Amino acid sequence: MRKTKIVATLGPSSEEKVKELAEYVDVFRINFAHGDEKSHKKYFDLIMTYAPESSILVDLPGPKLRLGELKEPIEVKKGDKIIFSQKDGIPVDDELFYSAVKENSYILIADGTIRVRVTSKSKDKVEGIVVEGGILLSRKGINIPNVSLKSGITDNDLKLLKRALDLGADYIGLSFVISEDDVKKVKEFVKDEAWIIAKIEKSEALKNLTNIVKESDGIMVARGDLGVETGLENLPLIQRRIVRISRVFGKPVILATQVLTSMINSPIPTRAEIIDISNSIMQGVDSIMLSDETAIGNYPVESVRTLHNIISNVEKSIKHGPIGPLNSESDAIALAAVNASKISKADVIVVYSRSGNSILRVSRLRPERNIIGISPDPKLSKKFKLCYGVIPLSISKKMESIDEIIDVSTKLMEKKVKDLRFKKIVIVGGDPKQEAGKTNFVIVKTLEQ
Ligand SMILES: Nc1ncnc2c1ncn2[C@@H]1O[C@H](COP(=O)(O)OP(=O)(O)O)[C@@H](O)[C@H]1O
Ligand SMILES: C=C(OP(=O)(O)O)C(=O)O
Repeated sequence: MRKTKIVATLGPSSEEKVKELAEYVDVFRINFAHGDEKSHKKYFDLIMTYAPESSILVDLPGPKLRLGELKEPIEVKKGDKIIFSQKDGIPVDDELFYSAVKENSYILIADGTIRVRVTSKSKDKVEGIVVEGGILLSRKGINIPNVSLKSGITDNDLKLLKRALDLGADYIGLSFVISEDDVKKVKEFVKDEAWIIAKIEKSEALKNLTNIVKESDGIMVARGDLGVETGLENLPLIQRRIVRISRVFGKPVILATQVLTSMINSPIPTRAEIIDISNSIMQGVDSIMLSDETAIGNYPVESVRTLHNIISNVEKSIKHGPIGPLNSESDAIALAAVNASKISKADVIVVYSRSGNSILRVSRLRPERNIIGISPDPKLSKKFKLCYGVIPLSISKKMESIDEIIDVSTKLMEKKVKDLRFKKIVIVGGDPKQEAGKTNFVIVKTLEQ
């Protein structure tokens, strides 16, 4: 079974296709920078109805400047004169925009694909000339190079965060995180209800990367804004560093943005896209995310199917080495489980975990076998949809002893799991009689057929 997971953004072009997408999608993403209370609820209902096994990532907008609502898309061409104004132009409803731009500064729209040079400005109007054209859509993002955003979570984010938790989000994507404090503040509010995914898209975040990774439950390589912020030519090495540090700390890492951009308008991807995806898989990302491709593209189902096919094919031939440091007894047992699964030719690694730590610890080693992640907490169980190789399975009863874990796991694996049948399994986990979070037993079992 495919081990690198697929995240797909739900939007106007996919809202009617959740059932078809669900065949390939592990995690649906709803970007709360768009839509309203009614459409957010509608998207949750659609996912819960047509893709009940998927989990849901809600992205909070953060302090990003964006265009306002446009009645219809506006095409702008190189050399066109353009006016930004709430009253009589392209709307931008943020004072920072009007105060921050200067004559001759550049305004970048939609992750820098559209560029405007400013020719004049006043306190509520900015005029410019289009340098790089494109199609303006409602609420597309705006970057102004060298202008810092306010940092941290905004009042609007807090309102949207509450809505996301009420609706049952499994993960919260935090935009424009700068330091671990941004994550801590939101954690106080979210508690254990959802995992916090820090989106790395600011240069400042790269300076505090290790601390952000330690504090977060997961990381997103948000290549859109990150590319504008750091310079596109720096992205390859920055991506590699973010993925490596996330893996070192065993935090799931999502690769995002311009993954299959050509498939917004074409049913076939480019060679370069296929190779970029393959390289990311080889770096060991947990998940790959589609944005415009599924939200507003013309081929949402083809895009997820293409991503599924590329991943499935590449995974046949690559082997990941474990990543260090491996310096605890828990790491030793997790590695023993992975080695045992290889040497004994077991079909699968079954991990029982109360806190989830053992599941993350085994997933971090990127074993060749799939991991059946068993947890007695259904809400926690869903979160592992994002993690490399993990097939989450929730059980209703907390295990009391290692013997009970072995017995229950064996019985569960003697039946079919997601159409898979197993002959031999490795069982690994933590002793329920000791504190949660440790990995301290491993056993190989041959199953009765
Ligand atoms: N919930 C939604 N409602 C309407 N349009 C959406 C929604 N989510 C995404 N989109 C559209 O899909 C595009 C790509 O989605 P995404 O990458 O999440 O957004 P952005 O890059 O604007 O932060 C958005 O710019 C927007 O045009
Ligand atoms: C994922 C990104 O953020 P957004 O939510 O703006 O799509 C990005 O910038 O790459």
